[in-house]
Amino acid sequence: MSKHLLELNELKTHFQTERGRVTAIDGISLYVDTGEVLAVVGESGCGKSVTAQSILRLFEEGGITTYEGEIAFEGENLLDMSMSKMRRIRGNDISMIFQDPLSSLNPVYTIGNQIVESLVLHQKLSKEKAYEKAIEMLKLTGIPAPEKRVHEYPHELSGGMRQRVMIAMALACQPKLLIADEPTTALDVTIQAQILDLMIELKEEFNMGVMFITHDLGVVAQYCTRVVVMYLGEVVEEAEVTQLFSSPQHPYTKGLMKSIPQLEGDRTKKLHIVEGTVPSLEDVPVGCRFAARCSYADDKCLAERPILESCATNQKVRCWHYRKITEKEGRFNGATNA
Ligand SMILES: Nc1ncnc2c1ncn2[C@@H]1O[C@H](COP(=O)(O)OP(=O)(O)OP(=O)(O)O)[C@@H](O)[C@H]1O
Repeated sequence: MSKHLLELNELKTHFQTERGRVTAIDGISLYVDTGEVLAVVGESGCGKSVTAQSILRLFEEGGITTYEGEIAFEGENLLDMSMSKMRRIRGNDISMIFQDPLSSLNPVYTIGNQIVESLVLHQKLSKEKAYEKAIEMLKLTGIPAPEKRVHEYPHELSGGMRQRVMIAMALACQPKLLIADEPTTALDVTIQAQILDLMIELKEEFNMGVMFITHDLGVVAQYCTRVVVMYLGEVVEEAEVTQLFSSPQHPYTKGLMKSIPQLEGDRTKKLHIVEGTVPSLEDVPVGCRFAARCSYADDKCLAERPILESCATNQKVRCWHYRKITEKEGRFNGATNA
């Protein structure tokens, strides 16, 4: 039995499309422990959201979407669970917050009603008790005058307040795992920091595990414990956050790190960019998926898919030549203006 709160083992998610079957998630293994914040990073389209939604089995199943592998939550494989049991897990044991709260909140119900509905459904509270709890949750997420706000509709709130409501809803049933899919991307920077601080504070209070999907490596450095780097449906590197920033091993991770703006050094030089784009799911390379964008790629990289191997304690990398590359490039010095 898994000792982790959540453990994905070789998870695959296939979609049947008009142009045939594509594999958006191709053998992902990762874990989240209680009390930690796992960051999942990678460029747009690499499969972060599909991973998150697969955990909750949010895709329509039967022919259109098929899963393989294992999603162990507290040791039970969610892929073997009946849909009715899965519905009880969603919102109750595992909650999710999305980027755009407006598309997740129902515009015709007050925010109070929406939190109450989830509490009545999952926690079997009476309506009266659920209202009290809804107000308590809104207060906990820093919403001023919660007794008044509880009667308001989503469009009456600012973006930051709506995201606080989403957090209140997500945490009302005290889940063990929170999946946050770019929860602050749509907010301005000061509000982003408030929401992230709030999430971390509540993680401590409720003793949850958090899976945090983000593009923002600054956020990873500040708020996360471990990190998984994804590229075209697979994990290319996994490490503790401090390791990833001091000693990234995969050429893709190194590229991401170098593209973080630095205040020191010559600021007139151009910022590093990872040249090229992520290949399409209909055209997945047989060998290393990053090879077309990697200056170190050779025939082996084009022909054979690298395995995810351990390169240090708590660090794994999927690259045939990581040792050679790191030796050649020397110690990583953070973002350069290369
Ligand atoms: N229902 C679906 N049917 C077919 N393909 C899909 C479906 N949902 C997602 N995909 C494809 O799966 C791949 C991964 O998408 P995903 O949304 O997980 O990327 P992401 O890393 O979250 O990107 P972003 O940061 O832009 O949200 C993309 O190529 C996307 O087009």
